[in-house]
Amino acid sequence: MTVPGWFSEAKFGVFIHWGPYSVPAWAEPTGELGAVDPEMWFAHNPYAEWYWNTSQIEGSPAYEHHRTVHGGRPYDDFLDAWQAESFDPADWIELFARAGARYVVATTKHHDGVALWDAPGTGTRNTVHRGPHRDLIADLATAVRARGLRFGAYYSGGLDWYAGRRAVIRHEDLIDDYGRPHEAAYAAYALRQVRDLIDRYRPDVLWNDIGWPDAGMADLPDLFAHYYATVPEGVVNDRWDGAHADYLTSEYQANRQNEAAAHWENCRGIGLSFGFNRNEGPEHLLDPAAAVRLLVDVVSRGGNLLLNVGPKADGTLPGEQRAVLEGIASWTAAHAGAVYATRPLDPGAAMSHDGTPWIRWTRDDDHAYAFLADVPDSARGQVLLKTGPGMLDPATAVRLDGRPVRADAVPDGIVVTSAELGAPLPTVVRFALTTSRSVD
Ligand SMILES: C[C@@H]1N[C@H](CNC(=O)c2cc3ccccc3[nH]2)[C@@H](O)[C@H](O)[C@@H]1O
Repeated sequence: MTVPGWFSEAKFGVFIHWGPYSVPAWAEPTGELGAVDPEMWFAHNPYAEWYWNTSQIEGSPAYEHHRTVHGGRPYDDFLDAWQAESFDPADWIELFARAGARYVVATTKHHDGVALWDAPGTGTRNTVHRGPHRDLIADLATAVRARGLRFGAYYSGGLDWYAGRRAVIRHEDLIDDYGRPHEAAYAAYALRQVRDLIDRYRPDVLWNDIGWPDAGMADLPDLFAHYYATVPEGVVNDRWDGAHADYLTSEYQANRQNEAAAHWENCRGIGLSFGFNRNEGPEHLLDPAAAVRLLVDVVSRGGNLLLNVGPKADGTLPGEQRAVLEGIASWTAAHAGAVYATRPLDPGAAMSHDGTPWIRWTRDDDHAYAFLADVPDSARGQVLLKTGPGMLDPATAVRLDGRPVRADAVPDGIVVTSAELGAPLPTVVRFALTTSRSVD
């Protein structure tokens, strides 16, 4: 499993889930994938992009909502109601870039089968001919690349409730693998669309979801060969039913075991959903400090964070999601050097800590970076960093935000003394790695 340097150095990407589901923008903020009882998941799905499915499960709150608020109207009415009248891709991408994102992955076709480009086989059921009346993928790819970021394409190969089997998924145990379409006609349909995405937009990341139809598995070696020939620095994720993976993925708290891989990426929403969910309040969203600590934790373990935004149907980003990205941007402005072009510090050399204080580490060739947060008042601004003996030179300690810091060697590490280490936003202290010790 290898990836081009740009991907492993990128550390942070922004995911975009935008579609007809952004019109109702309605789900129950039940909980995080991996932490919700599977018995509950489908009828109380917190993923607002699953509205088509959830709203067809009799008795579910979404079913009632769709009946009472939307009169049980056909789902495709939402495609026509989706106007994107305020969509300004350059504004989105400027915010993502300021937040430190190095790549952007956008849904080109989600499980509802609605394409955000003039996809082959879709007739007029796409955003070029209906709703926004725009090639949203071209708009986004152009804006992303104009800002110097990489552009990735999300494609739901494993589920397509329109072109594939339409089984409403009520419960995992009752449906053979989600009611996924596996037949040859759908496989040819999906293959043609992914090849079209490659040829039109040359996505830097080919981000497939759910899996790939059984009848199409034999097509994949040629598809990947075509992809890499077209995009030599392209990267393919792991959701192709085992056919291939340049890196592994986890999602919220699901499949965290994949984070032991050499190259991996955790994806999640800023809240509990990928599509915008009007029912989410501050209590359901990461705040800026939590988002920064998630990014630091992922990077300290060698991964990338793909953090999702769910735009509104009008093309604006929800204010509370903008605020989180602004918060990440202001922290990243002073601390980028400790995040990008770094790698994990040998776990044996330093003790990260999930408790109080919160401690994480990264390193580059010459320095180690200690990320400190939640230092209790009782510690009077002191933190013991249990580093390997002689690993760091305490005399070289510098706080990246310029505030004063003192570091003293003690028998089992280094004691750092500095003000305001108790904040939720991490403080970063840089140390020179002594040449006397190889730490990995
Ligand atoms: C990004 C997210 N993916 C969901 C489907 N998830 C999976 O198919 C999946 C999760 C996962 C985690 C680790 C390894 C494989 C995985 N597949 C979709 O159902 C959601 O709507 C959203 O698009």
